[in-house]
Amino acid sequence: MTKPKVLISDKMDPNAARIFAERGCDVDVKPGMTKDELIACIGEYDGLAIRSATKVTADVLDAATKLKVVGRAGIGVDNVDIPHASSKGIVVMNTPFGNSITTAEHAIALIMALARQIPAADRRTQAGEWPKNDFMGVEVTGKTLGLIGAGNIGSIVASRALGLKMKVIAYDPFLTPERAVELGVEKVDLGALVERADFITLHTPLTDETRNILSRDRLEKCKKGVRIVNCARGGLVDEVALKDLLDSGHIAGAALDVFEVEPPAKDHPLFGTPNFICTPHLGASTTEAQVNVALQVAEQMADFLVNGGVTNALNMPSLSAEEAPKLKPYMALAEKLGSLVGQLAHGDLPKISIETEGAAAQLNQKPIVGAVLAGLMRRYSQSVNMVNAPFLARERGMEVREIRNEREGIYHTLVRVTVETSQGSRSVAGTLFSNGAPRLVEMFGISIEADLEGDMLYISNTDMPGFIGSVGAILGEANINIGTFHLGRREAGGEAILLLSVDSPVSADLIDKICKVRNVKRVQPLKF
Ligand SMILES: NC(=O)c1ccc[n+]([C@@H]2O[C@H](COP(=O)([O-])OP(=O)(O)OC[C@H]3O[C@@H](n4cnc5c(N)ncnc54)[C@H](O)[C@@H]3O)[C@@H](O)[C@H]2O)c1
Ligand SMILES: O=C(O)CC[C@@H](O)C(=O)O
Repeated sequence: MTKPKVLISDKMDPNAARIFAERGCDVDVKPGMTKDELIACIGEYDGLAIRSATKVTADVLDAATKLKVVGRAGIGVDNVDIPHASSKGIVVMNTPFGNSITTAEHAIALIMALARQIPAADRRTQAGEWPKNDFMGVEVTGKTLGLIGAGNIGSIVASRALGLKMKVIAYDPFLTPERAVELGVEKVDLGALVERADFITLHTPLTDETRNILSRDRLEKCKKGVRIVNCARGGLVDEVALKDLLDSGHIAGAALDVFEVEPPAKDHPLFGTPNFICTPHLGASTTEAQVNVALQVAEQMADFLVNGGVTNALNMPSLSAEEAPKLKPYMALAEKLGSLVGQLAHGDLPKISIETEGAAAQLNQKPIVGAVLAGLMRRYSQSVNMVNAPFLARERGMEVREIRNEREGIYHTLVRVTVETSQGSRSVAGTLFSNGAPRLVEMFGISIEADLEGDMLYISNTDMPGFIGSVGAILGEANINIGTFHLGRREAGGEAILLLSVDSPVSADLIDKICKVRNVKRVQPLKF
């Protein structure tokens, strides 16, 4: 088997390359490539490991014909076009915890640096001055810290700030009252936060809701003498308003680790402003954090490329190492059932329901649902997989329902897929043998057992003597060997189904011929 090939395109701790190699991947390390260089070579790779410098834009992804996974050694994925990656079936992963402590410590360091104006005092002292009277600082003890965003990093900042005897108030619409109590912070709205905080620190992602969250208007409403720290993302704070309000003295100090445009222009308006401190996006830059994120991203990506395990993916459900072996046979079954209804159903499919029963209902449903959709969506495009299938289903306005029934029916475990078609609802179901082999057990309410494998022929007819012989004779005359033969019927003389596996594809002429056999309603070649 050929090894998956991974490109590390940013400066990354060497542990990443070591882990990739140890886990069975070929790895190239090429930091600092231009976009054109990246586009020229990305077609060779199955995996791309990045930090923040590589911009994984739509044109890079379009050139990435083999790419299966982009792994971000870090948290923010704003340098990856995730919707485009999803539409191309490429998994995007990050390492959500590896650099949280380090970044929280950087925020605390900047709070302390602002409180005591350490960078300016250092600069002037080293320049030969002794400006003892110019640097009157403030204590942080007893001061109010306003936290905007109380997720992984925000909550670590809160615990450190409480240790420094600050009072912490937090604005985060997703922070529950219970979690606020657990963190020892007071949950407030944004208006109250800006009015009360002596220091404000931002720890949200950059989204449509958070962009410019500290706008000019909000900055003007801040308590006079506030000090502001942003170690999250550029674009959260209005940089021009920040400059004006630092100049006017309304804001006493500001520290930015991140900028709206990185690197910022040499003549950025904030540069040279008294009481302004900045660092070049160093939030995650400690030895510990870089080892953590490098190890983690390489482990996650190699696990995905080599074993199919999915951890910390942003565009598909996770699949832990323990779950993966249990879920894999279900995903194979689910994909076959999805593919079967997808090949047989006519017209648009506005609704699909995926029902699990018995053992299947006790598992993580997301990968099962994703696999059904991947099988089904292949009727529209061969390049569908579990990543882009839910996205394509949404795009087509398909309503997806999940139903779990933990009680066993006649099968120990069952997956049923039902689609609404223009001719009413159509349903197929399958189970797993104890060795994990998938087996179709029901089609359109008729019991029928079959392996869905290779080239097959579906024939629906009215049950009558001699029918099987007629079909067998047509295939035999055309030298098409029948591998397996499965029959099911609603009742004697009623609606019947024949599923055949054939050793070679059946031509359109032959299908026409079978269609003409008496009482045949439909003949459809299938491929699995
Ligand atoms: N400077 C750096 O080098 C560096 C390093 C690591 C992370 N980061 C950035 O730090 C940020 C936070 O990372 P994290 O790991 O804590 O993320 P997280 O997802 O754990 O936390 C983000 C928090 O923001 C909250 N939030 C979302 N929308 C909000 C809104 N409109 N108003 C207020 N809160 C909102 C969420 O509820 C969540 O609790 C991210 O942008 C990440 O990219 C920067
Ligand atoms: O890789 C870095 O140095 C920055 C990482 C940081 O911005 C993140 O979001 O994790």
